Amino acid sequence: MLRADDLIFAYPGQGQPYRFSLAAEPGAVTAISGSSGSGKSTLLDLLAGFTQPSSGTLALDGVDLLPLPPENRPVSLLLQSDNLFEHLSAEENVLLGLPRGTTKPQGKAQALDALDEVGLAGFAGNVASTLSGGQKQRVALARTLLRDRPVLLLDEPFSALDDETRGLIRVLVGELTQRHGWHTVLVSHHADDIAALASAHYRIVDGRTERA
Ligand SMILES: Nc1ncnc2c1ncn2[C@@H]1O[C@H](COP(=O)(O)OP(=O)(O)OP(=O)(O)O)[C@@H](O)[C@H]1O
Repeated sequence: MLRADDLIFAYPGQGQPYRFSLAAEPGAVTAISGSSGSGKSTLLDLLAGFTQPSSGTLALDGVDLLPLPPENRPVSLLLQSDNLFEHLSAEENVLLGLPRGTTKPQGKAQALDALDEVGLAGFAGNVASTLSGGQKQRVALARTLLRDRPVLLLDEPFSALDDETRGLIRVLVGELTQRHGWHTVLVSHHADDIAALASAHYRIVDGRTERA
């Protein structure tokens, strides 16, 4: 279980600080909603380690994450768009998720398996700039598979997609989360995404997380 308890954070000059708490189960999607500017991305930044709270606790299965810099946290982050290097192929983008110490042939096999798992078998050589929005998100998810980190943070990952693609990628996120036991934290202001995917839901209201 990923647990944040009373994470307190304020940007310089901000009056009332944020106070965030949440619990995210493995193999499940935990949704975060809130109005624009309510602090959703700020919460993800705290979970990812891009910002540090002034107090509070953050732990995965009892292990304190706060001392860890972002690159050492067991966390992957997927944004609305711009997750890929546009001039690299799908396979090269996926290989960026490869843990250090993996041999080249092992890495290639893993990348091809991951592309297969996200429904992109046969797309390994395609340059990212030539892929559709949905295909790009699939490549980014394949990279997450190689990285194999148990916490997946998603910041409005479906927003740039048309309705049909959105539904397909949503299903894929749900399947991957279950299959790999990820603690997936989804920021979305779309009620239908939350209803379709999330087993827990927090709203940010007046700078605080509330169980919805
Ligand atoms: N680096 C920063 N320095 C100062 N204030 C910031 C910084 N980043 C964000 N903020 C402010 O903090 C508040 C919360 O921003 P945040 O991006 O977390 O909101 P959000 O809920 O993700 O919004 P949106 O749905 O519009 O993406 C906003 O008022 C924003 O202007």
